[in-house]
Amino acid sequence: MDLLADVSNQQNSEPGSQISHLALDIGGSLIKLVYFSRNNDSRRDDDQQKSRNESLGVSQSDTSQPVLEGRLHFAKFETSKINDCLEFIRSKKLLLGGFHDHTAPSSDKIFIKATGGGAYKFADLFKEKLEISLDKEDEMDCLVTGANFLLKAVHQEAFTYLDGQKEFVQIDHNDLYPYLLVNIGSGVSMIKVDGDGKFERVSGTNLGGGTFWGLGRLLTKCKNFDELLELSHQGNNRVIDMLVGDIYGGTDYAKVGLSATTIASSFGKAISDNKELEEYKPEDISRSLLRMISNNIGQISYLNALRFGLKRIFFAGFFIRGHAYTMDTISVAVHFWSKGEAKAMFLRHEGFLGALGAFMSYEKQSLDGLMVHKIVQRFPISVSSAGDKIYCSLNSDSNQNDDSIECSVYGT
Ligand SMILES: Nc1ncnc2c1ncn2[C@@H]1O[C@H](COP(=O)(O)OP(=O)(O)OP(=O)(O)O)[C@@H](O)[C@H]1O
Ligand SMILES: CC(C)(CO)[C@@H](O)C(=O)NCCC(=O)O
Repeated sequence: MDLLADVSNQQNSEPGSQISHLALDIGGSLIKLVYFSRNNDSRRDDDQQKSRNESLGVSQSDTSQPVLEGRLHFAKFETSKINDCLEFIRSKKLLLGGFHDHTAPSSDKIFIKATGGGAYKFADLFKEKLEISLDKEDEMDCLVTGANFLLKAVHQEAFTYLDGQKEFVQIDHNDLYPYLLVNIGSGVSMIKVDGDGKFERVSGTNLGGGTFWGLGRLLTKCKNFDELLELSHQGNNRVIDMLVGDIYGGTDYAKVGLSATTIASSFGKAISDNKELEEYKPEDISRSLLRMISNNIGQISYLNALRFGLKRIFFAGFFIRGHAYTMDTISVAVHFWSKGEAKAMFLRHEGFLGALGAFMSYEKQSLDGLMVHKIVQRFPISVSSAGDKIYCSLNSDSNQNDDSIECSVYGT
């Protein structure tokens, strides 16, 4: 199979770059895109690269092959606005990132890698509107591949978040497994990861990001997810939630380890008040809802970690959106239930695991004439210590649409 970019030498809409390896993750709420754009004339010969790497302090064993330079791009769209996504693909000429499958009956067909339920649901739409076929990759496989890639290859990808403090976690590549991956999308998947391609989906819950957004929309009339999230900043959940102290007359129930401020019953105060329904403020509702969903996921995750003796839990999925209160609630839940034994960690490219996994499944094919050996960050801090095939630097916020990171691709 060839990448289309290998055989066509066309330019995309950004001058000076060529698109390759477009991959999609089409979920219940959001469509995520990842693609690589090669800088023109970025291909370096060994001598050029050697002297450049020496100046960067990169180990020679990692850099003895030819190199391409470019950017890994990230973008997302609401699944309900799939036509905007199709238009984005068309206008940016991203189909150059597809490939021809010469083994298929009609070898002029273009394929792009896709994962998530929408790869099945929308296959006909892609064929009809863009004349391309989706080459489907398993969703859990892609999530795990994406997580392992980010954890091993991207500098400062994982971090803890507690009491407003963000701390980056140094990942020891020789001591990464096993871990629990909790992907909070519309629904939640909990996956025990034991190695590259070695995993089991051990649990899940239907109370996920879709529940927060769906219930939030019904209860607050917010027009979009960001508005609902923003609203939660200003809210006070204690107006809506029934606390242990509300039941125990302001005191802790210390005998069983419950402080007066622990939520005894999410939304429980709404039944015991004499307030009119209109008196409940949307910001307080949003905050209670966010707390309820995050707390529940944190608790179920911990119970699954306990089930398998896992100490590390990585939380991903676009529900999190790098949101302080969400991460704090999840961290507190894990800390509380594990009595400090287990640790909640978050990923900076939280929503792109599946799309990155689908992107990585192109690896067996060539990238602009090179058989991909590995991709590294262009201005690496510690390239030689990593043991995987693809490495990248992170220099931006993955929540912005059309965000990108700089990479070098090593070929054989
Ligand atoms: N702009 C947005 N619009 C809608 N939901 C958003 C947005 N940003 C974040 N979210 C949250 O992210 C969730 C979707 O996350 P994600 O993209 O990881 O999952 P998905 O792939 O759509 O879902 P699934 O894997 O269950 O099919 C939504 O349910 C919502 O809670
Ligand atoms: C159905 C999927 C896997 C689709 O991404 C996801 O939404 C999910 O894990 N939902 C939770 C299903 C459950 O285990 O109850």
